[in-house]
Amino acid sequence: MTTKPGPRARGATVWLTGLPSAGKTTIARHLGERLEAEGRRVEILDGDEIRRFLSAGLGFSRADRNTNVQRIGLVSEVLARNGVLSVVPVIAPYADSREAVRKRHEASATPYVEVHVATPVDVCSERDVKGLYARQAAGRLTGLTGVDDPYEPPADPDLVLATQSQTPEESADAVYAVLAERGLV
Ligand SMILES: Nc1ncnc2c1ncn2[C@@H]1O[C@H](COP(=O)(O)OS(=O)(=O)O)[C@@H](OP(=O)(O)O)[C@H]1O
Ligand SMILES: Nc1ncnc2c1ncn2[C@@H]1O[C@H](COP(=O)(O)OP(=O)(O)O)[C@@H](O)[C@H]1O
Repeated sequence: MTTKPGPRARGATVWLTGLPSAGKTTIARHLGERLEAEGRRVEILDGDEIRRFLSAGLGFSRADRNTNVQRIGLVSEVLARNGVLSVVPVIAPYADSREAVRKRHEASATPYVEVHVATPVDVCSERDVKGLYARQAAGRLTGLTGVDDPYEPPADPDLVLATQSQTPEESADAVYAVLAERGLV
């Protein structure tokens, strides 16, 4: 039997940061399905979809990535403050912009969970879900995060996932366990 949360169920932002093909989207989907099955309100703020609408026109310069991350951080904080579990599979390569998002959440006492999907770049490049690593290697793409563009790993994340030695279900369960420890599920 699943118990429906009361009207005062606490929301949270779960930010999954990591390289392209690290597993962010896959983990977000598994986690989202589990939380929805338990009756929680869940939103997955998918980076690609956001870039088609809310961040249309932005590229991958440092400034544009920061703008993108701040916009997503704002939307996620509003959702989370209103009881939604907001799951954010977005690269967010720069420590200062992730820190600004964390501060935005702290300012409203809204729970914020930072997960580093720490898949090594050679594994990501083998997975190459969208063919970006191959395009970069062929000289048809520059500025690929983790290859010829920076990725600043989180200094003090709430969780680090080594997805190269886990199934997606195991990774999602590890995130769920952090939410449970914090009393958010
Ligand atoms: N140059 C370059 N570097 C990184 N990623 C690239 C690039 N060009 C396109 N893409 C695709 O765009 C997705 C990343 O968008 P994000 O909004 O998550 O990135 S960021 O936080 O603004 O850096 C990212 O999605 P994921 O693969 O799901 O991470 C890529 O598919
Ligand atoms: N433990 C794991 N967690 C997440 N994805 C995994 C894991 N193990 C293997 N994978 C695979 O890695 C790929 C990750 O792709 P995706 O989730 O789209 O990455 P990202 O959103 O970070 O770009 C998928 O094909 C997925 O099945």
